[in-house]
Amino acid sequence: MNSTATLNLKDPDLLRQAMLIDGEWVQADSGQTIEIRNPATGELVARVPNGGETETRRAIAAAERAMQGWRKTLPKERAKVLRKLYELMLENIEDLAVILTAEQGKPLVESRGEILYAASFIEWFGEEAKRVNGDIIPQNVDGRRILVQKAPIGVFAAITPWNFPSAMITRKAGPGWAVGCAGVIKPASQTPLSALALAVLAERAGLPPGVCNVVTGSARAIGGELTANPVVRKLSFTGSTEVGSLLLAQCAPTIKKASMELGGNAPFIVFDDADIDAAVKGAIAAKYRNTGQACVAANRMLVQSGVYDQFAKKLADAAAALRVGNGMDDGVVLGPLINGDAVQKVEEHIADAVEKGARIATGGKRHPLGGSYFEPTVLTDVSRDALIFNDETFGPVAPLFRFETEDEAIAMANDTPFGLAAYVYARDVGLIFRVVDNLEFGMVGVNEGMISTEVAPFGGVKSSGLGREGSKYGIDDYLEIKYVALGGL
Ligand SMILES: NC(=O)C1=CN([C@@H]2O[C@H](COP(=O)(O)OP(=O)(O)OC[C@H]3O[C@@H](n4cnc5c(N)ncnc54)[C@H](O)[C@@H]3O)[C@@H](O)[C@H]2O)C=CC1
Ligand SMILES: O=C(O)[C@H](O)CS(=O)(=O)O
Repeated sequence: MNSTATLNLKDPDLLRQAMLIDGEWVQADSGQTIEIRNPATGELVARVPNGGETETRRAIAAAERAMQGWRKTLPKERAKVLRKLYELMLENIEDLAVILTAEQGKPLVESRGEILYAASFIEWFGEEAKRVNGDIIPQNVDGRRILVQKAPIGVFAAITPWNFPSAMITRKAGPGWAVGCAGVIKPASQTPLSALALAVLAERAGLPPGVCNVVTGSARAIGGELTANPVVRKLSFTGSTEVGSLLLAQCAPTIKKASMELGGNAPFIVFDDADIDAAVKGAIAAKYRNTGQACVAANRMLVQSGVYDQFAKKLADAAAALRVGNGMDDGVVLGPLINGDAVQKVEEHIADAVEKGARIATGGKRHPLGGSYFEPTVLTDVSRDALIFNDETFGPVAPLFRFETEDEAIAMANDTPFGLAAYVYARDVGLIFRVVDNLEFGMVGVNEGMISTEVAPFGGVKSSGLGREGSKYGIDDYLEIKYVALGGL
């Protein structure tokens, strides 16, 4: 077998080629492995175990055992462990970023940003651990006290995508561990190494064996056990709506609490009174971050006719200036797409839009570097009948659609089954609030192109999902309420 590429790590022990189950680093029962290759070069980075149902069952049992002790730990003790994990993530940020870029392809500067973002959820929920307060409710009967207690929901399962392979894990495991839950993490098959490196640091931080388990391998087999096993009381999934819907159905027989962070189709609306330079800057951030591979990525640019030509020209010039290359190289802004299928979907969207009358203002084809690199692309005069209006491109393509009136913009923006993120650039306060109030989305950026943060509730409506992650709201999904009617006093 090919040798693995040597990553330049200060601490090579962070690159783990094993699963973590019950505090032991193990191989798959079958001995089989999965190759992890760098999307920029195709080089073999690592091999991880091709685990399945039996390993997952052991991991769930380990989490159940570990939780008996972890849930009884004082909140401030759990907070100390999470604080230590946060500090270890920052101390090892360079190695964690190199591992992330090697398996996912995003530029190192974005990987560092993702590690900071991932660590912020550990910091945030370590603090929230100490504030899981209950209630005492005025009694309805003399001599009775009404108490409301909150307790950890039980063993959680986290199934995460390849596009943010570190932050999507801590956004789920952070609140779970904070309230005293133990869990089983199934990272995306393409990007397991960031999860395994996090698990190494979680051990070092003092998370007891069995509280953090990471199982790699067959998504269907692992997911099948995670959703069917009655010991698992909470499933948190981030990924496509198609898979999310399947997992929800698989959870139904055991009535699991489920949070779903699913697909998006974000409108990026630019009104005539917008600051156009700010709108272009925001569009570049909202569209091309992670080479467009983000569920909150702007997928449709809706531009009012008065500023359409000016915005189109400035956006095309700014997009054309984005440097494409290997994420390990300084100055690179756009890394490769995750694989060939992703490139094919981008090409299909562009070809279909052009066939229906769109013009290519910049880009439009595979980058000369070859592989899964693609040129930053801006399309103008795109028809609402184009595939790209309805489907999430998940690539570096900005399609511009023209509108005349405020009502038309709102109707176009809402004309999608999805409702995750939306963006509005305007200066008239009355217009801004009328549009925000009428947008059917879970999150709205106003004159902001980057809105994801640990302090705010992240999540969508309609086919974009269920529940919220991060913020003071994100911890509720890992808690159960117990009402106590205390009589005989
Ligand atoms: N709402 C959000 O925050 C996010 C949504 N997404 C969405 O996910 C898609 C791209 O990410 P992908 O990883 O390709 O999504 P995906 O849905 O194919 O995979 C997500 C995770 O589910 C696992 N999975 C796939 N099939 C499964 C099955 N049958 N049983 C159990 N697990 C299974 C994968 O291994 C991965 O770990 C896009 O649609 C994007 O919009 C991605 C990231 C964030
Ligand atoms: O958008 C996504 O795919 C993830 O949720 C990443 S982020 O927007 O939370 O940074």
